[in-house]
Amino acid sequence: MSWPAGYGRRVLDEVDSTMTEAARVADALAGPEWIMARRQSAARGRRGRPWRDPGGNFAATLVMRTPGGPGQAALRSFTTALALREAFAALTHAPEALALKWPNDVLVNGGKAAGILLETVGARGGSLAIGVGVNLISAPGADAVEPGAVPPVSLLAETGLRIEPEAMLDALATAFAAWEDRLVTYGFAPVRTAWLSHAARLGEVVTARLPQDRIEGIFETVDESGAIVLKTAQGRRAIAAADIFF
Ligand SMILES: O=C(O)CCCC[C@@H]1SC[C@@H]2NC(=O)N[C@@H]21
Repeated sequence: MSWPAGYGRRVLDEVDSTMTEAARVADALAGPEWIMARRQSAARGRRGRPWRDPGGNFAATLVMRTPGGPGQAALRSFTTALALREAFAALTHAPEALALKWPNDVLVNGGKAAGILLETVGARGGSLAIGVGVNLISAPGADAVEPGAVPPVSLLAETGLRIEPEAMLDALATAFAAWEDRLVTYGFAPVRTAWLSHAARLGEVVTARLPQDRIEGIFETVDESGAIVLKTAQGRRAIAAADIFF
């Protein structure tokens, strides 16, 4: 097992949500810590959606303090997705099956195999909780997601490999630490370049769904702040937060 220096590691048999646990412990931690749970009874996804965690899949949250403001913290969407992609590639030996969907989904053969959730936690929101869920052995049915969303898939179904949660944690934590070092040392530029090199549907028409709006356009790039840039009939639009539909 390889484990990055300076990162703590805790494995729980069961918890409500590793995000909630992260919020409970954030202020008491001396350094970054990964909290993994074998089962969650109240896991949550982005935009308050529930996240199904029947056991056997991967669920963990990294709690850390991040230098810079909220905009800098949000860039961990990209480093986490890149780290997760690397962990998948190392464990499955199938890098060609992997792609990244803005802002932070990792696709396997075009299906959603993992989700990433960022929340600020701790006193005065001083820490960041990065939650990662991976469908290792099971995924919800296509009826569990909005019409038009990429279908959920599991790594087992897509690759035939049964990966243990502990192996995923080791691979992810190691890859994340390297991307975190790059981000802190060199800034967002190399992260952005690497993320774009694996982006799904770059140069193709996508739809960004916002709470009150839908914007269709060609996915041109991701800008220096991490916003997705679409070339629309009305001109270029940089969108900071949305769900993207292909
Ligand atoms: O909606 C998404 O795509 C994000 C899903 C994030 C799920 C993970 S599982 C570990 C952590 N604990 C939670 O309650 N949610 C995140």
